[in-house]
Formats: sequence, C-alpha cells, structure tokens
Amino acid sequence: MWRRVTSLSPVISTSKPTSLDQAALGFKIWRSSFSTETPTLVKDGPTSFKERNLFITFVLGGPGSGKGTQCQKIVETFGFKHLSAGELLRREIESNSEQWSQMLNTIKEGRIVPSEVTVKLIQQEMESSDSNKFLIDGFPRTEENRIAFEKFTGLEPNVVLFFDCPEEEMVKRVLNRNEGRVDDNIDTVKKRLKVFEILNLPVIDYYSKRGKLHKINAVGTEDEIFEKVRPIFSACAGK
Ligand SMILES: Nc1ncnc2c1ncn2[C@@H]1O[C@H](COP(=O)(O)OP(=O)(O)OP(=O)(O)O)[C@@H](O)[C@H]1O
Ligand SMILES: O=c1ccn([C@@H]2O[C@H](COP(=O)(O)O)[C@@H](O)[C@H]2O)c(=O)[nH]1
Ligand SMILES: [Mg+2]
Repeated sequence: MWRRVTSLSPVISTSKPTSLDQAALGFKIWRSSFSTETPTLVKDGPTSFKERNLFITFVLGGPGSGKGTQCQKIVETFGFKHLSAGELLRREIESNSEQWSQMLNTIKEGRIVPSEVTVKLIQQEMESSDSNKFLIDGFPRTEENRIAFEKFTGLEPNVVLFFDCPEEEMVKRVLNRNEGRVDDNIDTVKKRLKVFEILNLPVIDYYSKRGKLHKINAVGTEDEIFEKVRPIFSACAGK
C-alpha cells in the first residue's frame, strides 16, 4: 500500500546535532535539495515492517574494524540479509543517481550523507527482500540517522554489534584493503576516524544504555573474532 507523505526533510532540518557536529569538524554541510513542501511517495513501511516481525541487527565500528568481513560470516552461518549502508551509497553513485556527485564528494571527505537518502535506500532494500533477518552494516552513523530510521521505519534494532578496534589497526587494515575505494587513503581515513568518534560513539553509547550493545574486541584473526560473534546469534538461531 502506498501513501503520500512529506519527505524526511523536517527531521533533517530540525535535528541540529549532525549539522552542528559536522560544522564543528570543519565540514561544509550538504544542504538537501529535498524541500519540506515536496511530497514524496513512500511505501507504507512501518505497518508492513511490523507485520513481518523482523529481526534487526545494527553492525557498528570504526573504518576497517571488520564489520563487512564479520557480516559475511554471519550471513554464511545464520542466513541474514546483509545491507551495508556504505555499499548502498556506492551503488547509487555508480548508477549515476540524481545526487551522485554530492554523495561522492561526501564520501571522499569522510562526511555523512543526509539521513533521508540513506534511510530511503535501506528501507527500499528491506521492503524488496523476502528475508526477515537483517544485518544493517555501518548504520546508524549519527544520532540523527538513528532517530530518522526509527521514525520512518517504525523499527528498532534487536541487537547492536560494536567492533572495537584500536585506531592504528583500523588505519593499517583500511590502507591495505586494495578495493579501489575513494575513501581508503590516509587523509580521508583520519577524517572518518574523527567523524566516528564524534558522531558514532554517541549512538553506541545510546544502545549500551539500553542493554542492546554487544562490544566485541576486534583484534585477532577473522575466525577468532567470529567465535566471539557466534554465541550472540546462536542464542536466537539455535546453532
Ligand atoms: N580480523 C582481521 N584481521 C586482519 N585484517 C582484517 C580482519 N578483519 C578484516 N580484515 C581486513 O581489513 C580490511 C577492512 O575490513 P572490512 O572491510 O571488513 O572493515 P569495515 O569495518 O567494513 O570497514 P569500512 O567501514 O571501511 O567499510 C579488509 O581488507 C579485511 O579483509
Ligand atoms: O549510513 C552511512 C553509511 C556510510 N556513509 C558514507 O559512506 C562511507 C563509507 O561507509 P562504510 O560503512 O565505511 O562502507 C562513510 O565514510 C560515509 O561517508 C554515510 O554517509 N552514511
Ligand atoms: Mg565495510
């Protein structure tokens, strides 16, 4: 069922922390081209998601902490659908979508794309998937992202994973990654680490206070780390 609603812009323009925080970091702010007057057609997500009884896991951690690597293992073992927010944005850029150049610049500078863009992409993927178990990797990046997701999907995560990794190790992994990402260079990595500390740690803290956070020491081999992840899902999946 489709209904007419206003865009996500009111949430974006009235929630100040992200804009202020990004400005404090010395970044130019991406002013959204969505107008608060512009009605956007969105699927009636909240109702249909609630009916599906979804199991949502947010996967958080700094750049190169191993989120994508561990998600792959969780998918193989427990059959989740993996949605990487960064990957969805990179796909949008490659498909030359309307705002591709703004997205590319934002990612090159290690800044955060407006919630309305990211939430919409995640929501579309969830709606078109048959799965009822999602790993949402690299999202929410900010308190504003978190609030926008809750508001527009009506969902909250069941579990939040935080891969805790020393900065030095994260930098080493990112610079060795060799996947041709525009943000895998020392200058952007430094900015991403700063953005992680200022904008993402408060989200992690929020879920910790609500008893949803599983903090995992992300130093060790990929298999060693997965052995710390496994019991979190075994408990609900019976594996
Ligand atoms: N435990 C590990 N030890 C050593 N290298 C690892 C480990 N886990 C992942 N890596 C490697 O580090 C790099 C970054 O891992 P990955 O892409 O999973 O991180 P990420 O958290 O998804 O990063 P980003 O936020 O930048 O997408 C990859 O090249 C991956 O193969
Ligand atoms: O919710 C999100 C997720 C990502 N971004 C931007 O993409 C890059 C890369 O993300 P990875 O998770 O490391 O693949 C990130 O640095 C941000 O610039 C975003 O804006 N919002
Ligand atoms: Mg990743």
